Amino acid sequence: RLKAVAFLLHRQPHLLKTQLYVTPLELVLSSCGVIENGEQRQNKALITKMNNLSISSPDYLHIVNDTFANSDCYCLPQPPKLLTIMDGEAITAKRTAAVSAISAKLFKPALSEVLCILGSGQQARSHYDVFTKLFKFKEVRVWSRNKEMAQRFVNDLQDPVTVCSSVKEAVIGADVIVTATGASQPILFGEWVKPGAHIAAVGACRPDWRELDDVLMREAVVYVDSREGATAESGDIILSGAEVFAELGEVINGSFPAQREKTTVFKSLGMGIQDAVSAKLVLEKWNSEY
Ligand SMILES: NC(=O)C1=CN([C@@H]2O[C@H](COP(=O)(O)OP(=O)(O)OC[C@H]3O[C@@H](n4cnc5c(N)ncnc54)[C@H](O)[C@@H]3O)[C@@H](O)[C@H]2O)C=CC1
Ligand SMILES: O=C([O-])C1=[NH+]CCC1
Repeated sequence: RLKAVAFLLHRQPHLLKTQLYVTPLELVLSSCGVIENGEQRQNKALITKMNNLSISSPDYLHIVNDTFANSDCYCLPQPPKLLTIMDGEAITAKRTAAVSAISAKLFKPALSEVLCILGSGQQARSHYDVFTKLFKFKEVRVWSRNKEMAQRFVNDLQDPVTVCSSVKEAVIGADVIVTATGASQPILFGEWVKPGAHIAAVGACRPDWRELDDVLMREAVVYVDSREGATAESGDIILSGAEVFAELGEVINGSFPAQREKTTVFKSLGMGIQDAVSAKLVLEKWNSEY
């Protein structure tokens, strides 16, 4: 399987996740990226991540394999050496929140006073950490389908956060909304969303799963991390028929505008390259310190 992935990576630097339905896990996603140094394409590494999404607490594993020297050869020139195994869960939490924060920086209303987080798991926590570190909000609200978990989430924090009893109560008037739940049906409805708000939609990463309703998806300007990923993996996009306006990267490089005066949705699916770059940074820091 690694050989097949390596073959594909030689052909195509950005790969969609491979989705395998394996009993009893149901779903394993494998996300891949490649790191290379310099024009000679030496010192390349292949990164794979395996996620199990079907159980309440997903398991993640990063494997970084070392040095595929010959870029024109589609079979491995030598058996790959296992370079390292990393904690994929920690990296995934941080890198996903970091990408959402870029979307918020580009698309949130100029005056953003209220942050609302739906969900109280790993992603909810990493998004809380990054968003409150980078932006100043007057009020932060959290909703979780399990109110005790929401309360536990809030108890761990230094700053005051309001626990809401319903999604509607949590989102009314919010300027920035993060959806980070395991929902498979819409929980956030367009009729509740303040015009001009920004939604970072992190959950519902399967083609038949939803977090946002059709009204919101069709009325908002929709940005994605990867068009290819979004049209293959996102139920919110596929099932609503919403049009993707631009990729985040296309806004950053100036090809498409950030329509921050409109209601915006950033539909995040996660990309292998985000894992590859994060794994590289972690490894470099480790090597420089130990
Ligand atoms: N876009 C991306 O790059 C990534 C997306 N994800 C997705 O983000 C979501 C959250 O992931 P984690 O925080 O790691 O999971 P977690 O298991 O730590 O937290 C899940 C949260 O969703 C809630 N929840 C579960 N089922 C629900 C339902 N039917 N309705 C409403 N709430 C429900 C739980 O109570 C909990 O608060 C998942 O859908 C996961 O697949 C995860 C990693 C990366
Ligand atoms: O990129 C990723 O790690 C994931 N995307 C959807 C769930 C996990």
